[in-house]
Amino acid sequence: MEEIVRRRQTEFTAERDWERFHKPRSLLLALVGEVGELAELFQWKEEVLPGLPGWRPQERARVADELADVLIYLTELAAVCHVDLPRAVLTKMAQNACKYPAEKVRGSSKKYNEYTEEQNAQDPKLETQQEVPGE
Ligand SMILES: Nc1ccn([C@H]2C[C@H](O)[C@@H](COP(=O)(O)OP(=O)(O)OP(=O)(O)O)O2)c(=O)n1
Repeated sequence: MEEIVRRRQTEFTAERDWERFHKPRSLLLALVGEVGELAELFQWKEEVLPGLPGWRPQERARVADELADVLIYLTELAAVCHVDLPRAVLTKMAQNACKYPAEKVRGSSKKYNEYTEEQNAQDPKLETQQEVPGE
């Protein structure tokens, strides 16, 4: 999927002689702009449930459209930054799994450092031990 998007977008950019515009900073701003357009579709609504129940087909199509724009710019931004995006994503997901062990965090939405703080409060010795390597 990433490869198809990256290739097609590279062609799209080259055919228009747009490489000079598609530099990292501009692509980042374009990406943020599209995230903003996506956010605009959700703003001022009450909590939105999965599947977007009650949304009109036109609104759903806009969501798909904006998500596509976000993915296109994200993919091209990674490419011009020479980041292997699929590899970076898999590495990050492995790190996430270590940081949030399922047996420890199941059913809770706390951030990982809140668990550490809680652990330190229960056992102050842990805090002292963790401060030593930074000396
Ligand atoms: N210089 C550009 C302009 C457009 N696109 C591509 C990537 C996006 O998928 C889409 C963005 O097009 P627009 O800037 O026209 O933005 P929208 O499609 O969101 O249109 P609008 O702003 O009217 O909602 O087109 C691109 O790669 N480089």
